[in-house]
Amino acid sequence: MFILVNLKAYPCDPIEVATAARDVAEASGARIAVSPQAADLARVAETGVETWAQHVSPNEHGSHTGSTLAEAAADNGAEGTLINHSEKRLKLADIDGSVQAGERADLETIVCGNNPAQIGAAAALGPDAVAVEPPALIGGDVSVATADPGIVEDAVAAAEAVDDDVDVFCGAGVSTGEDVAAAGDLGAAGVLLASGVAKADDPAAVLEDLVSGI
Ligand SMILES: O=C(CO)COP(=O)(O)O
Repeated sequence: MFILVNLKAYPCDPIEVATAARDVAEASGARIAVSPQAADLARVAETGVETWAQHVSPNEHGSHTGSTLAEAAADNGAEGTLINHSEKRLKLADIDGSVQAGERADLETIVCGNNPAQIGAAAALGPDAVAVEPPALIGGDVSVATADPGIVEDAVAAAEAVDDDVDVFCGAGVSTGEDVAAAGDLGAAGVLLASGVAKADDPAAVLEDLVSGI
């Protein structure tokens, strides 16, 4: 199980979380990545933790003020990128363009969707993985795997029907090792989470608990 911690725009210290994630990953052998604000990619990557962008733009080099170029994310240490997070929704053509931009820059790609139908559509665009995150459960304290196990199973089936090379992740409300284990039991290859770590008083303790569920 891959554990991807999305720091969103939470007011946490990205270096404290990155350092804790690196240490817990090294001690446990678990795969843990941290996805900070674009402006923090380089200093998070310098800690040695696997670092992901929260978004990349669909465009290439050129006159695109305000874009997050996939190449720039990669040059600053990103190894992968989220695309179409529920809080950063894109048009279909732009999701496709961002997947291609990620591939061009050698970034691993995870396309997010709200429900199994979107997950099937996302899988058809050929990312490395897709992630189902029901918006109503994001930021809550009940894990998607407990609140709506069927949505995870249906997302796994939807992706598999399109392309069984595309891994399926789930997220929303994940904060414990039990949540990680439940997600794995439903067929997820990993979890996306944010508030459980970014808002924690002791992010290292939460990360240690999370890997206990792998
Ligand atoms: O959106 C999420 C991860 O990308 C999930 O957020 P929470 O873990 O805060 O529910």
